[in-house]
Amino acid sequence: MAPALEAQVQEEEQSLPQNNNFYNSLNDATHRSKVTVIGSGNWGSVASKLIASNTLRLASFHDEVRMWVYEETLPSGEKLTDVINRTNENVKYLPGIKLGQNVVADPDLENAVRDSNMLVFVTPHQFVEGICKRLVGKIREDAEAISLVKGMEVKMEGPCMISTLISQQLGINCSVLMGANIANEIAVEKFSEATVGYRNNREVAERWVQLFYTPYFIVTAAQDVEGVELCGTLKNVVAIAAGFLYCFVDGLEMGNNTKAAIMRLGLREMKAFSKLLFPSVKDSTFFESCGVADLITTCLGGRNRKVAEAYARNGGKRSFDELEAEMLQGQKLQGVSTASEVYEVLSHRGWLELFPLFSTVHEICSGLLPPSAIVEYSEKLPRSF
Ligand SMILES: NC(=O)C1=CN([C@@H]2O[C@H](COP(=O)(O)OP(=O)(O)OC[C@H]3O[C@@H](n4cnc5c(N)ncnc54)[C@H](O)[C@@H]3O)[C@@H](O)[C@H]2O)C=CC1
Ligand SMILES: O=C(CO)COP(=O)(O)O
Repeated sequence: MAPALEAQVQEEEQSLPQNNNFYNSLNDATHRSKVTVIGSGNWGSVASKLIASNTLRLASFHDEVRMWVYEETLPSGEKLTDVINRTNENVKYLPGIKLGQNVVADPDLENAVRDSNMLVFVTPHQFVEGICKRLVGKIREDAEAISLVKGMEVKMEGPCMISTLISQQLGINCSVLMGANIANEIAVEKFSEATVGYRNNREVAERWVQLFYTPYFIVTAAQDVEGVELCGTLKNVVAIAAGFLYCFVDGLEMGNNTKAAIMRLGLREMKAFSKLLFPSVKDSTFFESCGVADLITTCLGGRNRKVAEAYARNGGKRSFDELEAEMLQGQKLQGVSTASEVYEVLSHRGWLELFPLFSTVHEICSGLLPPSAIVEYSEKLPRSF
């Protein structure tokens, strides 16, 4: 690690809370926290690795980390869970990376959460509600949750953030962790930052920071659950726009400045949408890792951007589902469904004209407009903004 970053890490480690009552009670072995990770995809596996390195190191956590696996049979005929437990690797979603011997894969959801008081949700967002329904009455009453899930649901009553869904369904508090976190980079311990968004209990936020923080994964807390979660959710829509645009950039005398323009305009819509939905969202949140940094990394190297670029390259003739299956092999995109969910909110509230980028993305994804419409959108930029 670069010396400047190393110094920053040391400084931040020293500033981590050490001596409050919350920690004192947890340092008693009888109050050790037990952690379950609900999800074992690409990021779920990396999150388990990060957590497992800390539960071994810190006395206030049980060493073992349970990782719930949505069971599947591999081409070899073996169950994914068995292979993870035998090799200590998630050979399908994170091949080549050891998770830590204290990670135990478990295909039984109820068993995986038994006795745990720290629940880490990290599945594609479309599966969270079904998982929560199965967990009702099965978790500890004093459990705390954190969501690493980027996405939202739209209900009859309006938009519902995933952390709210978890809180409402399970009757527990739910924080969030979002950031510029391309999982494969963190898996090989490349330096990254993340933001924990919390509602009002700073001690709980610090506990989550402690669980995830490593010298190569710097976590800071922000008291703005909705702001942090909306950043992580909405940047996926901008990444789809970036993918469409990048497909045309080279042939059309557009360059890096054009790529940057789409990110800037996306950020503006992210901020405007977040504040319209939740006036409490703070400006400062957009400058945390969960904001501008996640937007940049996803537009540069994320799955949403890559698949959207392929969609545009194929002139919209191959569906997102087909490209997702071919390019991601079981991993899931969140941006296309999030664009649709955002569009539903915009139409319902009469806000479509306020969000031309978000609207155009959904109209392209749903086949109402060709991918080249993103270029026309970009050419109108000087007049629109
Ligand atoms: N991969 C990444 O770099 C990052 C992902 N995220 C977010 O984390 C969340 C989870 O993403 P990943 O761990 O990457 O997952 P992934 O994209 O690798 O998704 C595949 C996972 O979904 C599971 N699955 C498939 N069908 C299922 C079902 N019916 N019920 C439950 N699970 C099912 C699979 O078993 C697998 O574990 C997403 O919201 C994503 O946006 C956030 C930061 C980084
Ligand atoms: O959320 C991410 C990085 O923080 C990953 O984005 P993708 O799902 O587009 O790969």
